[in-house]
Amino acid sequence: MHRSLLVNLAFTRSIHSTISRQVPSNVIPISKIRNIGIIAHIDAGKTTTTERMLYYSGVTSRIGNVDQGDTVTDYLPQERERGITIQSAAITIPWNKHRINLIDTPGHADFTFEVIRSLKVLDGAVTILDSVAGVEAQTEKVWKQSANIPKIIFVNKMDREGARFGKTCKEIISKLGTRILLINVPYFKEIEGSRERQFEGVLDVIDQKLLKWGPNDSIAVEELNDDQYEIVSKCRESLIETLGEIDETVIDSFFESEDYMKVPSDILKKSIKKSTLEQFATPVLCGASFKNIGVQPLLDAVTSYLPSPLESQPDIANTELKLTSEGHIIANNDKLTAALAFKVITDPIRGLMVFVRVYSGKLVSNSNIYVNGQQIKIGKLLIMNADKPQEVSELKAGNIGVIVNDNLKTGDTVLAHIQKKKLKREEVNIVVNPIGIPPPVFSISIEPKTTGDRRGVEEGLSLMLKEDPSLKYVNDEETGQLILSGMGELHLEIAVDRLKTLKAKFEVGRVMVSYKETIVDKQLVEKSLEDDGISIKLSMEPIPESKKDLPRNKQYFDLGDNNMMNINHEPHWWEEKKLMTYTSLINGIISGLIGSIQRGPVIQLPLNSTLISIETISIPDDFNNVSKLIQLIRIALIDLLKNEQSFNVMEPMMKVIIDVPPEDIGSVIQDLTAQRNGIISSIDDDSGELGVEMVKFREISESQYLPSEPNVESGISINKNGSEFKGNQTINAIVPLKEMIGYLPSLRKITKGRGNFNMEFKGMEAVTRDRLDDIVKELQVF
Ligand SMILES: Nc1nc2c(ncn2[C@@H]2O[C@H](COP(=O)(O)OP(=O)(O)OP(=O)(O)O)[C@@H](O)[C@H]2O)c(=O)[nH]1
Repeated sequence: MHRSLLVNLAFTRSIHSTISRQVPSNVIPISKIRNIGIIAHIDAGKTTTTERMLYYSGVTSRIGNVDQGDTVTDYLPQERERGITIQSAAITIPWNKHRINLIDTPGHADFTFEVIRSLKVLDGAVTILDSVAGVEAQTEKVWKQSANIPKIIFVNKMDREGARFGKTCKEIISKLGTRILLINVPYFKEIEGSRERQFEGVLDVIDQKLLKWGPNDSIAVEELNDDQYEIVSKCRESLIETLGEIDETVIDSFFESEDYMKVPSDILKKSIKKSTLEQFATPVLCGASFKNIGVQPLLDAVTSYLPSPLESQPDIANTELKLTSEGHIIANNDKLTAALAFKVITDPIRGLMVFVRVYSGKLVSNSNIYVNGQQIKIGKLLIMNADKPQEVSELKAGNIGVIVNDNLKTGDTVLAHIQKKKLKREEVNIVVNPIGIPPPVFSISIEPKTTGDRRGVEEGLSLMLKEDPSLKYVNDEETGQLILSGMGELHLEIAVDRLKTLKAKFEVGRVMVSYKETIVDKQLVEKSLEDDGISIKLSMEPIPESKKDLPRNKQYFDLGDNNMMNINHEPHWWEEKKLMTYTSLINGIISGLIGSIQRGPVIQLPLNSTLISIETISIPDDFNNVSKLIQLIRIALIDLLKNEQSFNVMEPMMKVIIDVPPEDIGSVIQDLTAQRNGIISSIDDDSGELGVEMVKFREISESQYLPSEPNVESGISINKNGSEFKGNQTINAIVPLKEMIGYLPSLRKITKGRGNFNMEFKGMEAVTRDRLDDIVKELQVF
């Protein structure tokens, strides 16, 4: 007999949201805040899941749809047109008396920087997988990047043909290298007269119930039948055995009855949280967001198993902040408010909206803050509900919110005194979680239509750089061109669209790979200005592959593009001369050098991966003309750059991962090797078998119970018509970036729309003579 309890979710939704709205946002205790991200491969269903979360929490009154372009989180017009996420939206979801600050991050590799930036401020994450594709390349990458934060996994799209929960779980263990904790497992309804079974709900392993989703937001909570009891019992056995490895409470509780089904849910929940926070194992849930199945248990899992800011250990290396034994983040100096600006977006009405994570103290509206050593006054503070802001008077430690101010940019550390006093000189220089920016590898020329348009274009570009520091632009004085560089074709395409919306009028050149020049062997030059009695000795050499191999006892200054500078003189040598501070001297030299390394001797491209050393500076005792000295350094460098034979051209190489149906694998490889100068590193069969490198997890996977899969016979997925459903195979290759321009349409053509690829920057590589000739020809047309 089934006891069926119909719960109307519209009702549940309104309870959750009423509770949360009655509590003013800043009154929600920090223990009930969850700063989490959603990360996954492109198209796994992040935006679709987020939309359901917003709906079920009562934030929205209807469900937005990616395919119809009316979602809340993808609110840029470009996102809605393309059905993809570009900017990480920060939204606040009330759930179960908690506040979930959620960052929806883009899955496309061109926007990796957005992901890295968001990860810095998160305490936990939900990883969404497509149950047909399993663990995809971008997920593996982001999983590694987010190694320091606890995560839960949602196996989405369980309604699709070829969905494989068990196989996906195996891949979680083998590819992501984690133990799994099954929180719920899929339930399939039989269809009369068909071998196929339809996904309808989940078996709740913790509370031992069957949850079935029906029409009109209804959910039926049923008791388990004998078969389901058997499945849940096995899942509990595996869960309790895994948890028992690090938690004796669970084992003790089991021995009281020696029955896996009798271990109380609250003991299990506590233990799952402990295991998750220690990253000993990862809770796994399943559902089909598009069909509105499984999202509420996911929200419950976020509040139950992911950490509050008090329980998290965010990446605070290289900062003046520290963790207390209870896990609180505080400034070494307890009077300090410290926050990180992790994202800047432009709002047509409010101006620049700067998203910050507050680490210690609190930010107060209409008060003074310090940014890059400067004191600035801020106005309003906001928290976000998708693109709808709510004004608050203060933002306490642990929170994510918005400062409305034009003077901040992404990556800035925001500091203040808790009692609004002035900060001391040494406190002003504290830096929180600096974000490393990867090198942009694609460029386009931007040509303003008239001289009058140039200013508008330049202003637009500067604004965009504040929002997105992974874009870069160079003003080429000789050609008068503005060169905009970014992480990929899509990144630049979106940037150009954005520039157009800023009312700038311009023409765009075609997409170009960012080639660079570098020095091959060390060169030395000596120069002097006899009338002034000053002389200098300067050298340039290739930078070691790892910056860790640079001689230790020197101080290095960054010139951008993997170029560095050092000066052999100690600060006190200069300070004694009392002409200007050592920092100003260094800044003067750096800006002179940066200007001079934008054109190499081979084909006038910017230099990359060089180390410039100012070996000696000799000046008379009565010397007082610092600008002459900086000018001399520049002259010396320009002289050194005349030596063309010592330089070569470099091109960006990419690690490419391509998912293709097995029948197209030959043609894709042929195209990569014969047409695109690619080198194949490996071909992985996507069968879900464990990889050799993951042997250490084999034991875990074998003891892990995985429910049997419907629509699968003898380990093979079966289509509706009973024939074999074949998954994709993965090709790993190294390919010059140039050959990857416009690759997607070509891949889609070869694979009849079923192939997909992902690539990431591997490094710059020196080119051969033949390749150099091609590049020269290519640049002539540009
Ligand atoms: N069948 C099925 N389709 C789904 C499900 N969830 C999402 N989709 C579809 O999958 C496609 C991608 O969904 P999105 O939510 O845009 O995926 P995303 O991960 O946000 O993608 P990016 O923003 O581009 O990274 C859309 O066509 C969705 O309708 C699901 O549970 N079942």
